[in-house]
Amino acid sequence: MSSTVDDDTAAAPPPPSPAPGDGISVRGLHRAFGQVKALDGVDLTARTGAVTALVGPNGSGKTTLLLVLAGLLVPDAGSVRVAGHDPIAQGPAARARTGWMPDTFGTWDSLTAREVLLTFAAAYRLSEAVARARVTDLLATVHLTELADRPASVLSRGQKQRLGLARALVHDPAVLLLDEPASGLDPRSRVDLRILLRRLADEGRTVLVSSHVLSELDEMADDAVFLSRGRTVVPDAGPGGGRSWHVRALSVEALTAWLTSTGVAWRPDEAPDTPTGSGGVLLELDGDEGAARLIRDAVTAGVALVSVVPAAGALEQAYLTLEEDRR
Ligand SMILES: Nc1ncnc2c1ncn2[C@@H]1O[C@H](COP(=O)(O)OP(=O)(O)OP(=O)(O)O)[C@@H](O)[C@H]1O
Repeated sequence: MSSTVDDDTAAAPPPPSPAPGDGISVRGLHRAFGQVKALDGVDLTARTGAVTALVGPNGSGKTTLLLVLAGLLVPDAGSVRVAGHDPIAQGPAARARTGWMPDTFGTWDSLTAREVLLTFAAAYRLSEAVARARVTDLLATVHLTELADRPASVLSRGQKQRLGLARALVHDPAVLLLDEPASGLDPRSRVDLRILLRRLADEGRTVLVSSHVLSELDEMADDAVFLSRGRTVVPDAGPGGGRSWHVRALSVEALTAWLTSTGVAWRPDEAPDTPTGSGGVLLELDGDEGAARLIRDAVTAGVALVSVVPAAGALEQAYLTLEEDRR
């Protein structure tokens, strides 16, 4: 994903792609609210052209971090660069390149959805013609065309979220900061969101997205940053660096006897039994290759396996190691 600053030529189309260094870089970030150290040493890099998941339990500092990145909260200490700019010292330049979507988007209910977006476009100094075309496009992108000229007060929570996403995109930013963007969205809208964020990243934008819907983040994120008690942490990867898998066999006794005889550590699977009545265990396996090895060896040993499936997505597994740190 490397490129050079002076790649531009006269013939090149106008850039959706930001210049190098335009991602997000945070070092040693601290922010306290009274005695509460909301951010207590955050280091983070979010690459251009990638979707980075911001993951952490309630109260771990995600929203505080996003507010600092959006230039809406002054940190106590540390260095922050968003799209190459300090969001506080170079506020206007940073904000011009940053799209911010809060977890709840408050609208002016007397304005229509279109007018809300046009108001933000004017604040970003887009010309009226450019703004009108862009707003029409964005309303279509977030599937609000039919409601575009109705008062924003008639929008449902999920529709307001989608309007908030369009608002974040109105000035074609290089960096997107999205706080729980999927909350309140119906399943179809969640899929649309995932596809849209993927496209925005593929166009060369930096996308940082916090969410508790880890299965979705798993599918869309290229990188993940974990926060726990205001610090960036590297979650436990499980014994041996593997992840947990549900392994079921026709006879759980035969399965556990074989695993024990071969020295493989297993633990009882608390998940409810399958309708077939087959039983199972939880194992740490080294990815798909580890699973393939296990299946091959079990077949060779005559143990009748029924299924071998990951216990959860990689992000969910990592998140669960942080859960005890919830505050
Ligand atoms: N304005 C504030 N005044 C006092 N304390 C605050 C304020 N904002 C956040 N905090 C505290 O800072 C910590 C981090 O809060 P933050 O909202 O950043 O967490 P979060 O990871 O976004 O949580 P959630 O997943 O629940 O949205 C919490 O302990 C919270 O109570």
